[in-house]
Amino acid sequence: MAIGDAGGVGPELAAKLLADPAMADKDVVVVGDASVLKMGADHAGVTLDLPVVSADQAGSLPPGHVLVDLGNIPAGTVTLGRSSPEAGAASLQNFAAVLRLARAGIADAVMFTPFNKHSMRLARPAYVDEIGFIDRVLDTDRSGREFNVLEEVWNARVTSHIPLSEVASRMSVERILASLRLTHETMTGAGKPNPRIGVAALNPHAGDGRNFGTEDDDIIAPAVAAGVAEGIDAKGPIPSDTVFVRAIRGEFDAVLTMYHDQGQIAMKLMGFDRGVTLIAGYGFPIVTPAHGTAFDIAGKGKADGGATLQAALLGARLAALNPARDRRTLPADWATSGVGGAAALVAE
Ligand SMILES: NC(=O)C1=CN([C@@H]2O[C@H](COP(=O)(O)OP(=O)(O)OC[C@H]3O[C@@H](n4cnc5c(N)ncnc54)[C@H](O)[C@@H]3O)[C@@H](O)[C@H]2O)C=CC1
Ligand SMILES: NCC(=O)COP(=O)(O)O
Repeated sequence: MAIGDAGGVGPELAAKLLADPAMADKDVVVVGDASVLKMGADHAGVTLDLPVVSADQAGSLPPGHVLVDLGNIPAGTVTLGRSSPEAGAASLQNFAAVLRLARAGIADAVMFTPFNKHSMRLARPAYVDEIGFIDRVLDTDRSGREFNVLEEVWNARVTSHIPLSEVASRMSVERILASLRLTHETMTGAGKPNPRIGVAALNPHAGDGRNFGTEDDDIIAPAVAAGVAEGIDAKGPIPSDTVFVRAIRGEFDAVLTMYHDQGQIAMKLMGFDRGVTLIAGYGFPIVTPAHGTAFDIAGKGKADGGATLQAALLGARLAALNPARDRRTLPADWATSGVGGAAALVAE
């Protein structure tokens, strides 16, 4: 688990999670600054007692909970409730390190408490969100996709962190078909085989006979037909004001939306305190609560830990389906390939 943005609720949520009895039997490698985790524990009102190892310590990690202290953002320098390049750089270092633990087969799943994308961008202007950074750290061009997960329904999206004004121009049959395939594969791999996917329309009333836009007829409908021809159980375009209603009535296991908030609003209304974001496509699950850094309540001990716990449990459940090979032994070149390499990536 990477500790999220030090100025937000991430440290508090990480501490709360570690103190949760539901995590007592889980092996958790926490990566971040020890003083920030202590600050989070103080905010959360919990006491943590876990072994601390330094970043360049090769060898075996103890079972249970352990903190890898990167010493990258002393708590005394943190301004709560504000984005900063320092917090962004530390977040990216923490994230790169846990990604490399997973790539090395040491961790089965990756989790992070909320990052702040503005902080991250202040530190690394090249990346607008986590996806490009994951590709860089893992040397892939997989461009994984984000899912929002509630037990009763999953939400995948065709476009994500882009301006709303660009959504229509970024839609294509190929892109929607790729999202359908990844939704089908990811949910099947997660123990929900052959998911029934409702595909949201872009325009009001799915265009209403081309009255309100042509994308539903010209792009979404052919993409759904192509998915169905491949054996994917997809239906749409379905007017987006009712597609989630139909899902929670039991018609769909997942909804594919065209843009970020088309799904997020529905999902957060249904389960703000238990929503999980799953980033799929990298061979191991990457999970985080669906809510963000909550700068307005950072440091106040008010952050609800429900979504963070659900993220951890989902990560553990998915990881159990595909366990890592070489658990808990750091690679010999960890100092340079692991955290050292991660720090260099952030500085480059
Ligand atoms: N898991 C992650 O890494 C996520 C990161 N973000 C990032 O977080 C930053 C802030 O995003 P916003 O849109 O402002 O959303 P936000 O989720 O941080 O805050 C929205 C509202 O929800 C409340 N809230 C959030 N989490 C809460 C919790 N655990 N308990 C009680 N109340 C909570 C906040 O106090 C605020 O009023 C952005 O940089 C965004 O990119 C957003 C979503 C997920
Ligand atoms: N990429 C994780 C994350 O930030 C999830 O939140 P969202 O911005 O996609 O809503």
